[in-house]
Amino acid sequence: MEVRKARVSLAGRLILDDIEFALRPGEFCGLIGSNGSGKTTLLRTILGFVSPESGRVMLGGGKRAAIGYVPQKFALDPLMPLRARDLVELGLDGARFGIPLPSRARRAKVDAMLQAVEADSFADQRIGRLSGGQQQRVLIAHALIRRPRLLLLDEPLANLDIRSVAGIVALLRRLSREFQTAVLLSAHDMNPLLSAMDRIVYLAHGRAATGSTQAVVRTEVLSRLYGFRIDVIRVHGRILVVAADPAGEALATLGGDPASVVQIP
Ligand SMILES: Nc1ncnc2c1ncn2[C@@H]1O[C@H](COP(=O)(O)OP(=O)(O)OP(=O)(O)O)[C@@H](O)[C@H]1O
Repeated sequence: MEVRKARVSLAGRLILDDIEFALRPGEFCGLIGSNGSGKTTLLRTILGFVSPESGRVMLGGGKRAAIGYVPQKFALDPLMPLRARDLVELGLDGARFGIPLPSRARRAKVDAMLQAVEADSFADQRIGRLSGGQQQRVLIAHALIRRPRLLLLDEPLANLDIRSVAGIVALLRRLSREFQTAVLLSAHDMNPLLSAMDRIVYLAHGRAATGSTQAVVRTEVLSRLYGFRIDVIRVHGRILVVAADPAGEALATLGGDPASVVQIP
């Protein structure tokens, strides 16, 4: 997948400009940015729900059907009579028309996918009754069952406890390699992804800095991206991105919210 010089406006407002990066099969990429930085808009552009006003998104094989998508968290009603395995099976049908697979073959595919995401022990429970981490596993299985070449996930780690976060990141890291699926995962905190990311796309001010974490998450690079002085501080294996002068005028251009550029554990 390749995003080339994409420029995206919504309702006449420029949201993303000059975004450029590529993902190869099996690569794990973090799409990092504070709230409102345009992560969802970029994912929706890749999916084809939003058209860039200039630039383009190129997909290997040219097929949007080859993209798996886990949307931002939505509430699943505990009373909804849908089991985890039913949701995974629904992923089989996607854009497929014509004669469905025989039921035994469907069942085998669903079982294999549930196993791959380690969800077999709760496969027959209602989806709305599962924990956040378990639901994410099921949504990932739903998105991966047709073996897409690219998997997009919008803030899949939000509202999960630390152990579930680590489990989901490790799972996605493993599956991206096993299935040779490129993974693009959006998050406002890069820290849980540091050991997994091959590449980072860091969004701020509608622009992106991309490359390895080492190359991108540096004081000079992020200061240039934000347009004012940013300090990147590494402490206890974590990275904090801090506005050097939170009271500075430059922050007004970011929406005036110092918290939006400070990543606190
Ligand atoms: N349909 C729309 N029309 C106009 N502006 C929009 C629309 N959708 C989003 N925006 C604006 O675009 C900007 C980027 O939003 P987006 O949802 O892509 O950010 P995000 O990084 O995913 O943030 P969050 O983590 O809060 O969802 C925001 O300022 C938002 O208000």
